[in-house]
Amino acid sequence: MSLQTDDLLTVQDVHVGFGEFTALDGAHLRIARGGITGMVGPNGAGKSTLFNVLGGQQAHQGGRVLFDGQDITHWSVHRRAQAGLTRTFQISREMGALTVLENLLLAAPRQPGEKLWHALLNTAAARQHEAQAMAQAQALLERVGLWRLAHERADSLSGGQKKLLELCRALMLKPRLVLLDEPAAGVNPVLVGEIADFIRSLQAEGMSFAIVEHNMDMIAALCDPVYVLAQGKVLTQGSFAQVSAHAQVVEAYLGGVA
Ligand SMILES: Nc1ncnc2c1ncn2[C@@H]1O[C@H](COP(=O)(O)OP(=O)(O)OP(=O)(O)O)[C@@H](O)[C@H]1O
Repeated sequence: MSLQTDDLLTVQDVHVGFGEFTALDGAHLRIARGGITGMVGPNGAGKSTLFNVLGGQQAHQGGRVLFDGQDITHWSVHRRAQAGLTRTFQISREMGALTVLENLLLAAPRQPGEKLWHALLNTAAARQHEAQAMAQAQALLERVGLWRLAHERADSLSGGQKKLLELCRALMLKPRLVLLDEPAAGVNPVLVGEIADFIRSLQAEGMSFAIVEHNMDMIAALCDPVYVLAQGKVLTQGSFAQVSAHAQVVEAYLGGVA
């Protein structure tokens, strides 16, 4: 697979096995700069494993991952995030007990060279960093309509509000590419529309996305191209209309019933 100039991220021949079981079996794909790339496929196809590989949470046995032309295969999660590649995570039980605002402040990047003693001594630099993080968090929460809930516990939010908070946590790192893991799962249709609008407005500002999602309305509305994974491989890719017309996609989703 050749590297194209508008590729922000490429996955080349990635393999992941868990014991005897092969979760990714030579996956290849490209994520375009400035685009919203969709990833769909039946349960167990390897989508989450692929996201874990891209985010640096999952080691792989073969292949490589390039981000903006650099081989990041062996980079840590932290180094990837610093380079502008990050992903959303479900709000954990521990984070759910914190407020909405605290969730964002904890996601703020550490200052280069920041040392614990700086923070302990409450230096001017630490105070300035804190003020910047606070301003950024407030701006993000205002933008998604959650500022009025800033001091509520994160686990009191609705499913859709939690998804917006997860996305805002990722945005605190000012990423170039965000991997969105099922942004529509457990979200009512009105909020699905709001989340899609927010993603589109971030794209218009130059951000790139990859989305794993079972909600085909969201994939159809946002994503081009769409990759279809099945049994750890890319089955096909193209526009939503193209992949939906692919006979094996129908087979992969409906188990040959159609
Ligand atoms: N840590 C692990 N140990 C063993 N097997 C695993 C592990 N993680 C994933 N798997 C297996 O790898 C396969 C791919 O899982 P993965 O979660 O990537 O699929 P998915 O496409 O994201 O599915 P879903 O849509 O249900 O989330 C599954 O069969 C899963 O059981």
